[in-house]
Amino acid sequence: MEMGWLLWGTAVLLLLHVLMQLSPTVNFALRIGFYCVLCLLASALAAVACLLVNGGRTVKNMRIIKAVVKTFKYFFGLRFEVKGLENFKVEGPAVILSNHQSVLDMMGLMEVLPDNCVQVGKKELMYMGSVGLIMYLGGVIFINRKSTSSAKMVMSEVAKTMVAENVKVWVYPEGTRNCTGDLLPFKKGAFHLAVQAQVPVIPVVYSSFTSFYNPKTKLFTSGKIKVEVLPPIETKGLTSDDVTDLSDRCFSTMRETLFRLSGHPGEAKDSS
Ligand SMILES: CCCCCC/C=C\CCCCCCCCCC(=O)SCCNC(=O)CCNC(=O)[C@H](O)C(C)(C)COP(=O)(O)OP(=O)(O)OC[C@H]1O[C@@H](n2cnc3c(N)ncnc32)[C@H](O)[C@@H]1OP(=O)(O)O
Ligand SMILES: CCCCCCCC/C=C\CCCCCCCC(=O)OC[C@@H](O)COP(=O)(O)O
Repeated sequence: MEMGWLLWGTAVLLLLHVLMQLSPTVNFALRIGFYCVLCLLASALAAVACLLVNGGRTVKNMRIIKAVVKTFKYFFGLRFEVKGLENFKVEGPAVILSNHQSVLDMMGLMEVLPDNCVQVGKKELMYMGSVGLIMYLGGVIFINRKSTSSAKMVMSEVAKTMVAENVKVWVYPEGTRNCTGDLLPFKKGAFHLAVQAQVPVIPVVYSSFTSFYNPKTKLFTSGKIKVEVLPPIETKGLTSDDVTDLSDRCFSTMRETLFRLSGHPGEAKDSS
């Protein structure tokens, strides 16, 4: 009986392997499917650990989540080359900004995440079963992107609590995923947050995924991601009138860095 199951299991695995070699669509769907299953299962296990160790919703749970997610890269043959981690060592709270290319970004996020740091996410993520639960337990700040006024209200509350509780906040200023090798125009929320809290902004740039991941062409292979944490930009003394300048400055610095790390979209890339 057991022998039968073993044979069937081996046959199914072999079939999947052949299909993955023959069809990029199958390869892509299976790898992304595996990523989702991994996230759902790991979140369920990590949620139990978080509840046992820390008892409920707290940024301390991010340490547990980080330890778990940092192992995911080995399943997908991804390597990270990180520079500038010393730039996270600012005293007190800060707003961290980074480019957002894919759901795979959770691996890059956890690769460099400093202590006491929560992320801003769209509220729909809360309903992704165990993944939503682990985000809630980690202290993720959920916003309603469809209602500017409610998102602004949540962010101005965060401006107060991040200073009082000495927490860093990670925001994806493009406001949505974008895997084109370029940046989308930045939304203003992260910069209002930094100015209201009078805390520095720390930009983080991930090289383009396009050489190994492209949902349009169903490409998903192994690859290397370069990450650079840039020097903090102070906001002390700035007011809401300076938000546009601050946003423009961060946008150009991050775009220059993105192109330096992975070339302009469409150009042949440096494979070093
Ligand atoms: C263990 C295994 C686990 C495995 C899986 C789990 C892995 C890890 C778990 C933890 C990790 C979780 C990570 C979650 C990541 C989630 C990623 C996302 O969801 S990205 C999407 C959500 N995030 C964002 O959208 C942030 C960026 N967006 C903004 O900041 C926006 O500005 C806004 C959402 C606040 C508002 O957007 P919008 O309505 O489009 O309005 P704007 O055009 O930006 O602004 C309109 C005007 O309002 C002014 N403004 C904006 N904010 C403010 C403010 N706070 N105060 C005052 N005024 C504000 C702005 O300046 C505009 O006015 P203008 O006159 O035009 O300047
Ligand atoms: C009981 C419900 C079951 C639901 C099953 C859900 C299956 C999916 C499970 C795991 C997927 C892993 C997701 C990791 C978190 C990714 C966060 C993320 O990258 O969100 C995207 C968001 O930033 C921007 O969204 P849009 O680009 O605007 O869209």
